[in-house]
Amino acid sequence: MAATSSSPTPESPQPRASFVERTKGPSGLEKIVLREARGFSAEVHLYGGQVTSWKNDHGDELLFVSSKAIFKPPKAIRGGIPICFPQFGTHGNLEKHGFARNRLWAIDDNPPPFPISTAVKSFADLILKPSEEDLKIWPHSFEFRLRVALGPGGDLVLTSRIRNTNNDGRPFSFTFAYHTYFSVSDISEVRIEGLETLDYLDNLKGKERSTEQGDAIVFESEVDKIYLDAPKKLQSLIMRRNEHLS
Ligand SMILES: O=P(O)(O)OC[C@H]1O[C@@H](O)[C@H](O)[C@@H](O)[C@@H]1O
Repeated sequence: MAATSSSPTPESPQPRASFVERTKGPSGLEKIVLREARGFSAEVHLYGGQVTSWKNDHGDELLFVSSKAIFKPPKAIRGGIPICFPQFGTHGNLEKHGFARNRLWAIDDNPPPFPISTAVKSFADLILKPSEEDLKIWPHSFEFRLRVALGPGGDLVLTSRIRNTNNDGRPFSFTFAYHTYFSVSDISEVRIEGLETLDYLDNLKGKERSTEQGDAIVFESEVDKIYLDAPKKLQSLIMRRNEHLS
């Protein structure tokens, strides 16, 4: 874990150990707990490189993890922030959402220099490299470095750095997502602004393409849509307890 073993540099200050704890979660899977002085916390499992908890300073859980989630390889953990890589959804020949979410990531003890605010003391660096078996199903060598950082104000920042390590320099393409499950106290109060004029593929209608017609997106029944050319930032994502996510 960078947090306990790397040398401090101007780009990468040495966090105090109390901000970062390595422990075990359900079924004995290893996880890293990040804490901040004001009471914010987050947890990231090595399995999947998956954030499975993010709590505010009142101890409220901001992410949803299903009570039926299976914390046992080779099943992906249903909830938190699964990482879809090297394929998002079924947009390719690999298993749905790729294989990164059901691989055991390692702690990256020596991540390359990273621009980071000196105020951020609580972070973990993970790395995923393909196994021989992975290379048979996706013949591209890579290093996927993930930093999960919890800021002093409770903000959670995930940074992914993906490097092509193919010996011959052959390029590859991939699709990727942080497939975040937010915890919502009342779905009827959720409102998303910034997608209302976009085209989308409707997974409930065999990926039929349509254009969003309404105002803000609200949820009255099951919704499973992939928005095309979505903006990098939504205008707002309004939830009851989680309003600070807007
Ligand atoms: O069920 P999975 O494999 O964890 O995927 C979660 C969801 O991923 C979304 O991308 C799909 O559109 C949904 O249909 C799916 O339910």
